Amino acid sequence: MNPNVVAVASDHAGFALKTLLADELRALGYQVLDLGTDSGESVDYPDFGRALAETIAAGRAERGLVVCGTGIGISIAANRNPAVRAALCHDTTSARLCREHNDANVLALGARLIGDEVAKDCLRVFLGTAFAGGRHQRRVDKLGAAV
Ligand SMILES: O=C(CO)[C@H](O)[C@H](O)[C@H](O)COP(=O)(O)O
Repeated sequence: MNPNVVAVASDHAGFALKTLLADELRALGYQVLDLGTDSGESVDYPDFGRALAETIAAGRAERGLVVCGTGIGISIAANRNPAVRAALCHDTTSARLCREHNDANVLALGARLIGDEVAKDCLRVFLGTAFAGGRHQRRVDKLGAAV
């Protein structure tokens, strides 16, 4: 799996922020796999959360970003796939801790709730923080077993 590839997906409410963050990812040197949506025309977030999750499960990207209006619906959709640990974040502390403690592999953001600069900071922190392991590994393993 190429750790340099980040898959991104959104519904219409997240389209503008996803586009901004995809540009930010490219500027940071990441390869972006954009799974849509491709405009502000109304679509359904479960379709895009599922597509992102299937991309992670298939190993086409190690990490992902999902965006809808609140980040709630699309993170619920992505988390239905056991390969995904999607974390809805509104601040950089959550973005750091979801990596250190939960080994989150998908960042979820709510475009109608978060400012562009905070969103960019969350993304940078999410991608730049390693899983702490140790006691957290046991708990993450239990997440994988709890189906
Ligand atoms: O899934 C959501 C809420 O959990 C997202 O915020 C959606 O983007 C939102 O529901 C879309 O709403 P709209 O009125 O159809 O634009």
